Amino acid sequence: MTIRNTAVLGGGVIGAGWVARLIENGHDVAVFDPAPDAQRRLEAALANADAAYAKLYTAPRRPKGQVRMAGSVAEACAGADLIVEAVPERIGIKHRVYAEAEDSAAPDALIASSTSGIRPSDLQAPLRHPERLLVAHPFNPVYLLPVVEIVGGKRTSEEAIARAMAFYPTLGMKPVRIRREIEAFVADRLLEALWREALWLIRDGICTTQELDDIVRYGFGLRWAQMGVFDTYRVAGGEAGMRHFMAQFGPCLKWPWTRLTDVPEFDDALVDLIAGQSDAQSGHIPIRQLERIRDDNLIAIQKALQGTGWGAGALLAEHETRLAAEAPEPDWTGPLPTFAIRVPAHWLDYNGHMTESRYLEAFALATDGFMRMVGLDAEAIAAGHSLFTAETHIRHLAEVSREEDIAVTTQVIAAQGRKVHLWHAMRAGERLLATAEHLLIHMDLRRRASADPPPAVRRRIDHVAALHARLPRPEGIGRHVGQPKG
Ligand SMILES: NC(=O)C1=CN([C@@H]2O[C@H](COP(=O)(O)OP(=O)(O)OC[C@H]3O[C@@H](n4cnc5c(N)ncnc54)[C@H](O)[C@@H]3O)[C@@H](O)[C@H]2O)C=CC1
Ligand SMILES: C[N+](C)(C)CC(=O)CC(=O)[O-]
Repeated sequence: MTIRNTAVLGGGVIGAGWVARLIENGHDVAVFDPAPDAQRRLEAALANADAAYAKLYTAPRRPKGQVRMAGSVAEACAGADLIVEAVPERIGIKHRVYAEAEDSAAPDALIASSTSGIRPSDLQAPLRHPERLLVAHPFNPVYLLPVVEIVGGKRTSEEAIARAMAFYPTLGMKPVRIRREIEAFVADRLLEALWREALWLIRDGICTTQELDDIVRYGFGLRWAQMGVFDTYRVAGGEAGMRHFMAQFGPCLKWPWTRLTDVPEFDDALVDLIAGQSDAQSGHIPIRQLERIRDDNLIAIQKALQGTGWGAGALLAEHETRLAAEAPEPDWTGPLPTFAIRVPAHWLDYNGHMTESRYLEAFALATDGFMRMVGLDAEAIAAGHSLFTAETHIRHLAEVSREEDIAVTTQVIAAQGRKVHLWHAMRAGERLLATAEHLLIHMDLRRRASADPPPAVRRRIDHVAALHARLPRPEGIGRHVGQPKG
């Protein structure tokens, strides 16, 4: 059964993240949260998520789904194909919302709990249809971090697991099925081990919260973001790899390096110590702003990894390819909408505006958009057909600032034989910011030589070139550097 309508129960940190990811991918969502300020918090979180997606995706985004605030759990769940539970981490509250959900939901609607560590067998115990409940444990911010741990309980059906495993990739996520249910699954076991050790280090005055965070973010956090634990240690073993690493560091496990199973006394003194240091570290930055800083950094990291085709970046590339393939046919008669983005933080320079290399990146991505439209998509490139750029002329006409929504349209000036002459115009609303004139040559990637485009691509290029021949010639075409304005 396809998942279309969804319900999210609990609109807090995690529920709001789910709502953002669902509507971004075209699903309608009914949200129930009894808190009086729930809608305000949800809207603030959705605004941050929307800003993040506008910077993350350069492929055309899906038409957004609708959000509706429901008056009760039962009302939210009526007609839902997927019920996302994100209520507080208390089994009693979770059981109460499931009972109410089952009163109105179809018996085969999936129930996906966001629990951080409660076993799905315990969650599904009182359900009338326990086979449809599983854990889909996400990570904060749900709208940007792709991984989701999928955990079935004793009574979860394989069909429910299979539906979940098929569904989350459509949201751009990476579901990882946990082979056997245990409390806290995989990630929170790892995170808690680190957190417990961190609490000891602060309590014992070995370092402050700031120093500990610096050690993570200037060091092994960067390794983890792209290689995880085991590939990192494989490389750390040098040419001899993992066996050498284990031989060298295995014995240290018996040395008193960690206090892992010990828990520090979680008293007021410890809370005051940690909270005080944390306030000194970041108390001057409001939480929503800290969230935006975190999001900008997560976007920059994932975009960098997209460039290397690795890990979360490879997944992002895959999702963007899917989004591009779904994009509706453009109106071929006018300049084509080939690229749009909200200018992300990592596109700025020391002058406080978009740096020059990003103009070329935006125009290059617009060329990619044009290529997809005429059939030179990922499949055609894999078959050896592509365009190479032979010449480029960019004009920078106005400043482009951070968070500005920019869009590029593309006009075909000429297309003869193996050559395609394009004119890109970058605008913010009606304001013209920059133009680019490109000459591209169709190539056979296997021979690394120019070649005629395949017939289907030829037909599309000729069709659009004929339509665009009726458009006025853009102002500024054919200019050379230093030419007086006129
Ligand atoms: N915050 C985090 O870092 C992560 C949390 N989780 C899990 O997600 C779940 C939700 O956690 P958060 O979003 O962090 O908590 P939260 O406290 O931010 O949000 C919980 C929301 O549930 C609402 N709520 C309370 N009773 C309700 C009811 N009967 N029906 C509907 N809504 C109700 C509250 O008003 C609140 O808005 C928990 O199971 C948690 O373990 C999972 C991954 C990460
Ligand atoms: C702290 N936490 C247990 C709620 C964390 C998670 O469950 C995952 C995350 O986002 O770190």
